[in-house]
Amino acid sequence: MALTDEHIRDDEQEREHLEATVRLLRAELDLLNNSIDKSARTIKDQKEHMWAYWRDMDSAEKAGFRTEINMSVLQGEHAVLRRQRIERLLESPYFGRVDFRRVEDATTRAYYIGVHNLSAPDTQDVVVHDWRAPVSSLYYDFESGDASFAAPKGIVHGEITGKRQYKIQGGRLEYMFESALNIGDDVLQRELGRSADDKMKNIVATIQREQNAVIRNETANVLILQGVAGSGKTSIALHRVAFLLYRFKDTLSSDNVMILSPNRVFGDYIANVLPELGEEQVKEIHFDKIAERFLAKVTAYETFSEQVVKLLDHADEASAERMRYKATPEFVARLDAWITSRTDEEFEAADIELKGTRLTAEWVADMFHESPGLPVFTRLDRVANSAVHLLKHKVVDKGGKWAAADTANIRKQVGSMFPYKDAYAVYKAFYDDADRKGLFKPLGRKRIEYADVFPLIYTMIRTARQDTYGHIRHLLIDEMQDYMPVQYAVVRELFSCKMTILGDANQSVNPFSSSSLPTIRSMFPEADCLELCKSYRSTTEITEFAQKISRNDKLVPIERHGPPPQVIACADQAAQILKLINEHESSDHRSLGIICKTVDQAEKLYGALSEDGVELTFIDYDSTAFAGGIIITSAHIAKGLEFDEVIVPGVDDTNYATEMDKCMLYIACTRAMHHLHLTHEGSASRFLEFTR
Ligand SMILES: Nc1ncnc2c1ncn2[C@@H]1O[C@H](COP(=O)(O)OP(=O)(O)OP(=O)(O)O)[C@@H](O)[C@H]1O
Repeated sequence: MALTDEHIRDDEQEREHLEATVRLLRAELDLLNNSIDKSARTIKDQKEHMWAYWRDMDSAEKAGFRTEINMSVLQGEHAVLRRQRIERLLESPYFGRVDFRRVEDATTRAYYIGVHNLSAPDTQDVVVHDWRAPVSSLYYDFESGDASFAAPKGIVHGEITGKRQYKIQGGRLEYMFESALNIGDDVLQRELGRSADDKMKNIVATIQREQNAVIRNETANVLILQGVAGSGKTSIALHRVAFLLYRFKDTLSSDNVMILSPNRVFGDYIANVLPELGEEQVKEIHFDKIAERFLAKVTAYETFSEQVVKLLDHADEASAERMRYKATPEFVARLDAWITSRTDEEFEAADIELKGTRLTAEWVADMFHESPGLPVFTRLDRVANSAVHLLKHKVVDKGGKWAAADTANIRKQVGSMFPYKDAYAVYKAFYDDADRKGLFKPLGRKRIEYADVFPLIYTMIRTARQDTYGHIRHLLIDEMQDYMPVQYAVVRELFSCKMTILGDANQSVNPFSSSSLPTIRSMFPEADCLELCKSYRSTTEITEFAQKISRNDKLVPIERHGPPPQVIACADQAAQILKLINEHESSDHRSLGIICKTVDQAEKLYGALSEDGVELTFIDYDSTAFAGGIIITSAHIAKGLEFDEVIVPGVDDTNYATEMDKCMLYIACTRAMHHLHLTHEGSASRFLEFTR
């Protein structure tokens, strides 16, 4: 397109604006550097002074000095944080601009939008608006024409007269687009076409309208986000955390937010997003950690990954039946009712006697019934504590002695009023009922199946008071489909805070115990439910291929084209994979994921490829970090991750035959952004019939 004078003038103005903004940022950076140097000097001087006069100071003076030093440290830290933000802005001061004419006063202003706020030091005018500021929602929510945003003082109405997107790197304008339409199109296409990093990247410049609605939802106490593979669920949830930290900065800090994520590798993969958005990383927890906290001293247990491995090996019908039974909301209700009824029906108050003193059964019953809201073992503890207290006084008053054994004796007497000694016994007895016979089957001596881990933890919580995560005010739960209703019941007991729960019903790794969207909703009846249907990660060709393996009618693929996935029949699979690796290495792509069905298969292939001199990283369940380059792992572990190019080896019919195998195949294929290859030696899997 030929450039008109207006285009050239416009271009020049934009460059001047960028230069002016960069000058402002440099000046701010100088000020901050000076201020940080000054803080460091002040702290050093203060410390030297304090030590020089330490002996002469009284305690009030010492405390005063300490407070002063702490203040200086805080000021310094604040300036360091601000410097990080300015450095980030210097790299790319803004990515968007909206020209907005307010109805109120008919003035038109250009609002530049970036990752942080920047104000002019002399006028305090905002030069760059934080993407989370109210006015910035104009950029994400509207095309040109009538528009409005919710300012603190009320809704501001007006008209968008122009909208631009910029790609600025190293402080230099790389390209700029006029975008009357929603942020789609050119910049989004370029962003999606980029190579995958070893860390998830922020998508602040190209957040789509339906994604913005999820990020900026302030009202939901529980927000359930169902999103198809590659729809940006995880990215959006992290941007939502950044938004909430900004919006509620007076009451919410990164210490109050926690992510319940599937594994450590995934945690490492997403670790950069919040810092890139100028927020501190938030704490992470896994269900395995919760299990360890509760069960370490109670029983050995199978982990989730061990269960997946076992099922992939072969799913025996009896254990599948046990899993299915424990994977429904009705099971939680039954267990719950049973725990309550045990307390009501089986507690029998009796006299407590020791060294000629006595407390009557009536006293015991009154004491026990005084706190009906508490769990049974906590109530028994209270009875025992009060009994010890009273009887000890009586004995001592009569001139007798009280020993630790006497306390233990009383605890034993109180304990015997309830037929179960602990939560494990309560849980085990649940299966004595004729309807449930055979549904509890420990794996050898005191090692329970994974399907019993959270029911047992739930029983522990419902029968004895436990420490909760009271300081957490927002919990993010990823991969919601992999958790059973009883796990949600545990989460509800441990976290009484707002939640964002996200996942994809199509990507379950254990079909016997995964939760559908209606099931999760039934556990959180108060939740707002939002859905993301557009899939951004993969080319249209890859998405359509994956759709043929496991269809989701709601999925809308993004229009971005690349080579069609290849299903390669080969005589020597290892040689074929080596060939694909060589081609990858001479391409522009940076990351390659070799995704096998199981960890065992991945480990074997890793051994073979390493012997052939390929440099690659094997990731198993114990891995904690995600690396760039060539990765080899299993579909279960690769969940949530993405690669420029993916190879799925062993797509033979013998290897991918069950419903569970189909889930794994779907997950593996949807990890690919640009290229996908599948290899097999025997006849291809039944799930790939459509390719024949
Ligand atoms: N608005 C957007 N702009 C640019 N990239 C986007 C956008 N939305 C999503 N993406 C990209 O799509 C890919 C998938 O995002 P993400 O991993 O958050 O999706 P997901 O729904 O959690 O995926 P899955 O469930 O398949 O693991 C990422 O590369 C992300 O950067």
